[in-house]
Amino acid sequence: MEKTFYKYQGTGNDFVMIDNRKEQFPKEDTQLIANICHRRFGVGADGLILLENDDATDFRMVYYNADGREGSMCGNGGRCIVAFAHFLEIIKKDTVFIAVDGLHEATIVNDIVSLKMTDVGEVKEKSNALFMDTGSPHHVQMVKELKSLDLAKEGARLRYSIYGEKGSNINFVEENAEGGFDIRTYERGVEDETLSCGTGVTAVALGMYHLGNTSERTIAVNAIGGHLEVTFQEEQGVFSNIFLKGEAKQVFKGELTW
Ligand SMILES: N[C@H](CCC[C@H](N)C(=O)O)C(=O)O
Repeated sequence: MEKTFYKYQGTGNDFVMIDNRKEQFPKEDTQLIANICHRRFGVGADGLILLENDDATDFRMVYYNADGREGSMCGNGGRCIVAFAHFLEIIKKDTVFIAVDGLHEATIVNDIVSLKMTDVGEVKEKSNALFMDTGSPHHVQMVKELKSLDLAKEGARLRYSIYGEKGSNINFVEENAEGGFDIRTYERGVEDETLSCGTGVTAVALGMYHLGNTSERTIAVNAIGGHLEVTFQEEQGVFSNIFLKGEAKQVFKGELTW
């Protein structure tokens, strides 16, 4: 069985990455994945990602949340797996790969990965928030004093009270002095705040444009763990050619000993 793992981080969203092209990883073992992701009992990560072969594209991304269950699309994980595929010499500068929400194009130059996200056809307006699916479900809510928000508490409350068992990722956003947006995200499946969430950053950028809080189609979003940029086109409420761009880095290599 493949026991070598790599650790990647994309703006502070961290992942255990495993080359599973030989398909030896015991995917059905939810507890094992949760243990690997546990920050005290395991390696520690927001999620675990398997890189697998795919007949039609360069590779397949299989993403598990830190609770061990397969997640929906992960934007930062998608950027990190592109860096991993580049490291493994599966790809050069450009790639197309398959993930749970479909095909993704991406480009990597010097640890900066630009990842094409799935089109977003609908932004739902709630009483004081927006909801949309950018590959993963996201609640987007404007707040004042983002820094002092008790995110673990507020995020968990909304995640369960509005969205029930299936849940949603919860983003809080505040405009900053530079004309960009600051974001903090509570992630479903991690059930806590993470330092960055790529599909959440994407949702915030589209949401701010939708609300008329910016007329730019290149939007800078600052997560706690770093800076990301989202570019897109919009026509009659449909967002396409959405790209999420930022750093994705390998931080270490190790060996699992289960
Ligand atoms: N961290 C991820 C989001 C993971 C989504 C996951 N928490 C779920 O709802 O299944 C990102 O960068 O987009």
